[in-house]
Amino acid sequence: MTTNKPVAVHFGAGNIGRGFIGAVLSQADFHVVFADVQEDIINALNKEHGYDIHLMDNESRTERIEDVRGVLSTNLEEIKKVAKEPNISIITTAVGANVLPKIAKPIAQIIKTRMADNRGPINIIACENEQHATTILQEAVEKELNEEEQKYMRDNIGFPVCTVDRIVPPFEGKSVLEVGVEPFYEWTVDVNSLKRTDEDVKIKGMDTTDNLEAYVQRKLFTLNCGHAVTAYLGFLTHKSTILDAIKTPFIHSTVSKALNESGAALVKKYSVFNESDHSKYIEQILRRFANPQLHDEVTRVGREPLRKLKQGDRLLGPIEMCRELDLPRDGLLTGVAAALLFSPEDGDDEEAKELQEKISQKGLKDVILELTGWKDGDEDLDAILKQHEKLKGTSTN
Ligand SMILES: NC(=O)C1=CN([C@@H]2O[C@H](COP(=O)(O)OP(=O)(O)OC[C@H]3O[C@@H](n4cnc5c(N)ncnc54)[C@H](O)[C@@H]3O)[C@@H](O)[C@H]2O)C=CC1
Ligand SMILES: O=P(O)(O)OC[C@H]1O[C@](O)(CO)[C@@H](O)[C@@H]1O
Repeated sequence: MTTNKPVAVHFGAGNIGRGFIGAVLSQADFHVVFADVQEDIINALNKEHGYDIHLMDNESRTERIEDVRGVLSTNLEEIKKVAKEPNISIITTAVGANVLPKIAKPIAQIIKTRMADNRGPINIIACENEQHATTILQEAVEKELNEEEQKYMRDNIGFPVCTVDRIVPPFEGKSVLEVGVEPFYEWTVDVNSLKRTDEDVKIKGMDTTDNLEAYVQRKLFTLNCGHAVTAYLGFLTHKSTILDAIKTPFIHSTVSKALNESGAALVKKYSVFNESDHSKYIEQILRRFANPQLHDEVTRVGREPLRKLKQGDRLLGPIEMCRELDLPRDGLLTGVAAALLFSPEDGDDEEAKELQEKISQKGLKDVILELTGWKDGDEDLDAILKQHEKLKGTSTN
């Protein structure tokens, strides 16, 4: 099936895929091909060719996304057929940062086919909560190509890093494709590494910046940081949703404190931000967490704590920045202490299990030293240990 419209191939037809990136591209008049591993989703996309998005705020509204189809990302023959579409100009992903290496093969297949067909430039953008997600994907794809293909890739494929912000929790609708989203969204892409394409359209809903690192860190160290601290403190105090957690005064004040600490560091580090605008940005985020229409489980937002406790990610990233700039960080350190106590009972979260196993085998202090790279005796290590002890008491109350 070919179309005269520009074509976007989007890997991951999950919450962000259908509720944000695929939807923005469709509304910007792209024909969107979703590639996923879930057959029921792919079959539904190929049957319905559209789906409803519910905007979750005080007055509920519905938008219809049209002109979409699906393909199994594991079926390389079908991927090859998609790659032959003449009007592809963008490939995006929202599969989860840990899954990126798994989609390197089908993406490499698209690049090989385009090279064989002598096609021009396109852009590939990984839309994940990870600072350098597109670069991780680029390196994984490169490994699937020979030297000649790698040269074609360097000349013709742009790999811009981006940041994506929209809260899209799982949603129970009439069809498996329906999705419930908050009205807010922000998608910002590094203009310096975008390639000019044949379909050189400005995509409505996709902003560009030449200061991407600042925006990636602003989002990860504010929205994701605050969300994670809310989730971990909510978990410890037996709250099931982010809404219930953020309504709790001690959680609201701790999250607010952590965000003001990361904010002070961001404003000091990047001249594009200023104190007054950043305060408004924090207030807006706290209001988004308190959206009464969103049913967002603390276990979803806290999922995969080891990824969230990586250096440079939403908790240790702002702490490192505060350390470098000699700024207070007590709220952020409390967030880390709470993350180290995250152990959902259903046992579905492999990383949460691994974290707790590590702590019981190696001891809490050594796990913190391993995660942070700090030396024994570090003042922040002591602060985390103290907070951990205190919070452990909270969780048993
Ligand atoms: N849900 C949210 O509010 C937000 C999520 N994000 C990020 O977006 C990414 C996706 O998150 P969600 O949409 O929430 O997750 P999700 O679990 O709803 O969607 C992920 C999708 O990827 C698919 N997938 C898994 N392996 C695949 C493969 N090999 N090939 C193709 N598709 C594959 C899954 O079947 C699923 O449909 C994550 O990196 C997340 O951190 C970013 C901003 C907001
Ligand atoms: O998707 P992750 O990285 O596991 O973290 C959950 C976070 O991502 C979001 O889904 C969207 O930014 C937030 O709801 C939350 O901060």
